[in-house]
Order: sequence, then structure tokens, then C-alpha cells
Amino acid sequence: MHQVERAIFDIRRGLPIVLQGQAGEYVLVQPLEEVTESQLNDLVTLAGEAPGLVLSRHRLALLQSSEDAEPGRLPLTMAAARNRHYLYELAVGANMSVSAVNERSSTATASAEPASQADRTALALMRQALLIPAALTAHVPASQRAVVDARIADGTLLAVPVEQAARCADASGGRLKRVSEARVPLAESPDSRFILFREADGLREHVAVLIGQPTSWSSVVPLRLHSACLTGDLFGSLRCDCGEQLRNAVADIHAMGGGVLLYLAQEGRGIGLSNKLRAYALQDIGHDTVDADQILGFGDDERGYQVAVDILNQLAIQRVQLLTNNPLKMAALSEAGIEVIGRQAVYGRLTDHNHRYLSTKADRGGHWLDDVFSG
Ligand SMILES: Nc1nc2c(ncn2[C@@H]2O[C@H](COP(=O)(O)OP(=O)(O)OP(=O)(O)O)[C@@H](O)[C@H]2O)c(=O)[nH]1
Ligand SMILES: [Zn+2]
Repeated sequence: MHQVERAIFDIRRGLPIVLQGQAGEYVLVQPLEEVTESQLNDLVTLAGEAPGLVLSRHRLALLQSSEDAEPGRLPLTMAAARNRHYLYELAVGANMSVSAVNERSSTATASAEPASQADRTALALMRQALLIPAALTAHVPASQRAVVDARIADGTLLAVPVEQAARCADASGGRLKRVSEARVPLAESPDSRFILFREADGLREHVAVLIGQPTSWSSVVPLRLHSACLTGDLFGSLRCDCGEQLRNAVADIHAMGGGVLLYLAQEGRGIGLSNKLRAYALQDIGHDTVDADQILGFGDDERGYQVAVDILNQLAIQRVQLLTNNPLKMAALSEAGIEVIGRQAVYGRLTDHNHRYLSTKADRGGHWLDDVFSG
């Protein structure tokens, strides 16, 4: 796992890695995000043949104008593989179909082939690294093995077994370390304590905010799962309702006699801040919050709650009253064996700026927000 965690760091820095198959085959993986012309040239030279562009099922569904799709790999011509602008159009362009992109460009690509295990793993690693979910993959032919081996040997290219990488990228939670804690009095709840949990790869840290003294909590613990939103939580952005929900939740839990707020590193519904800002830019040209994420290759909600369940287990919390308007959070906890005894709504204010966002959440995400719209 250690090696995979290193690989995720390389990927996050935009560097290529090698995935090694069980039969000894090598697949070079180059993240698309921030890729430079010179990296594209290097990739083609190193592989000795044109790579393919691996895209998520959400992005391919858009490119193919279909309801649903599987992750796939678009085989590229040599010219296409070197054309950064063209690759970006395919991966995140807002005007969408493979043929339309081909038409606008001097290069061309064929229709998608099913993604191999290495391709799928490459996508999972991009997500784990919080990059755009798109990568170039190239099979290294026997003639190029010695060159690639030399790069692995001199430490300029990291190689990891694909099986291990697939397991690591899919393992959400389960490897959380309780790192540090302290008393942090909050305006809405002076008797509060922060406990920090760190994921094994070190990329994400989550905080459990204990409100009041656990010894005085009732047997059903009021719980808020709050996904990080830098823009809303910290700056009071008017695009969403997060900041007010956060503060209202702390006040509500305090008023309920104490409980827990888990502040989860799931910025932008799990797509990361850089992608959320990209999604905001797409919303500014007319797409709604769900479609904007899909253009970038993401599903409506990329969050999982295993991390939250692991923290609750570490805190020995079994029965909760959940503060949420999100049916997925209720279901995720119940499915993981946490008893959700009840639900309490937690709202922010409706404004001109967040109206469309909240109505999309209600209409397309099934969030319980009727009371917000009825005033
Ligand atoms: N991708 C994306 N994420 C957004 C957008 N606006 C807000 N977010 C994120 O959405 C998440 C909202 O999280 P939560 O406050 O847990 O809210 P929720 O899923 O609506 O559920 P409840 O508040 O519990 O009802 C945060 O991670 C925000 O960063 C957006 O337009 N696009
Ligand atoms: Zn927000």
C-alpha cells in the first residue's frame, strides 16, 4: 500500500506512473490534468506507440449522448495524443460529442473501447488524487521495456502492481488514524472538542467535533455529517447554504444536549475544490450543479460515508439522530449498521444566488427541502 500512496502523490503532481499487470505487462499512466506538451511527447516516446484517453462513465455518457455508459478508452492517433487542447476538449469540454470534437480539430479519435482493469484503476487513482477523472494510458511493448525499467530503476518513474493500486484506490476508510485532539470552544457551543482523523495516504483529514460532554449525551446521539465547503463554510459564499447549515447544526446539537458533528473532507460533494470551482464556472454559463459535474466526468454525488462510519465506530457511537435533508446520508449510515433513529432538518437561507442550486438538489437529488421553498 505504501507504494500506491506514493504513486498517488506523483499523480497529484501530474507525473506519470506505471501499473504492472499480473502477467508482467506494463501500462504507463499519465494524468491529463495540467499535462504539458513535453509530458505528452515523453509519453509517446516512452511508450513507443500512441496512448489512449481513459474517461469516466459519466463523461462517456455525455460524449455518446447516452443515458449510461461504462468507463472507456478512446484510442488516439499520434497527433491527437500530442494535442493537449484536443485532449482537454474530449475530457472536459462543454460542447460534447466525440465526432463534434473531432470535427473541430485536425486530429481524430475512434469510438471508445471498454476500459481495462489498468484503465479503471487509473481513473480511480485520479479521483483519489482529486484530479479531473481522465488519464492517458499506454501499453508498453516488449521493445520499450528496457527503457521503462531503467526509469523505474533510477527512481524517475514509480511502478505499482495494478491489483494493489485497485484495492487501495477503492478502499474508502478503514485506515483512519486518530491523530490529535483539543478543546475548541465555539461561538454556538463553548464546550466543544475537535478530534482529527487522518487517512492512510495523508491526503485527507476529517474532524469529529464533540459538542458537550459525551457522558451527558442521550443514548441517541444527535449527529451532523457535514461535507467541507471552503467557499460556504469559511467565506459565507452565497452560492450555497453550507455556511449557515454548519453553524445552525452546531447550535442545534448544542440545544439538543450535545452530540457530534463530523466535518468531512469531501469538498464539492467529493470532487475537490479545484473541480468544484471548474463546476461553478460551468454553472455560470448555464449548466446546473449536476450537469456541470457530469461535464467534468463526475456523477451527481461522489461522496461515500465509510469514513464517517469508521469515525463513529471509533467513537463507539451506534444510535443517532441525523441532522440532514439528504436521503443518501440516511441510507448510507443505516446500510453500514448505524441505527438512525430519527432525522432533523437543517437549513440555510434561500437567496437569489443559491435558489437554482437548492432547487436542483431538491428536484434532481431528492433532498428534502420543501420547507425552504415554502418559506
Ligand atoms: N460539485 C459541487 N459541489 C457543491 C456545489 N455546491 C456545494 N457543493 C458541495 O456540496 C457539499 C454539501 O454538503 P452538505 O452540507 O453535507 O450537504 P448535503 O449533501 O446537501 O446534505 P445535507 O446538508 O445534510 O442535507 C459540500 O461538499 C459542498 O462543497 C456545486 O455546485 N458543485
Ligand atoms: Zn457550500
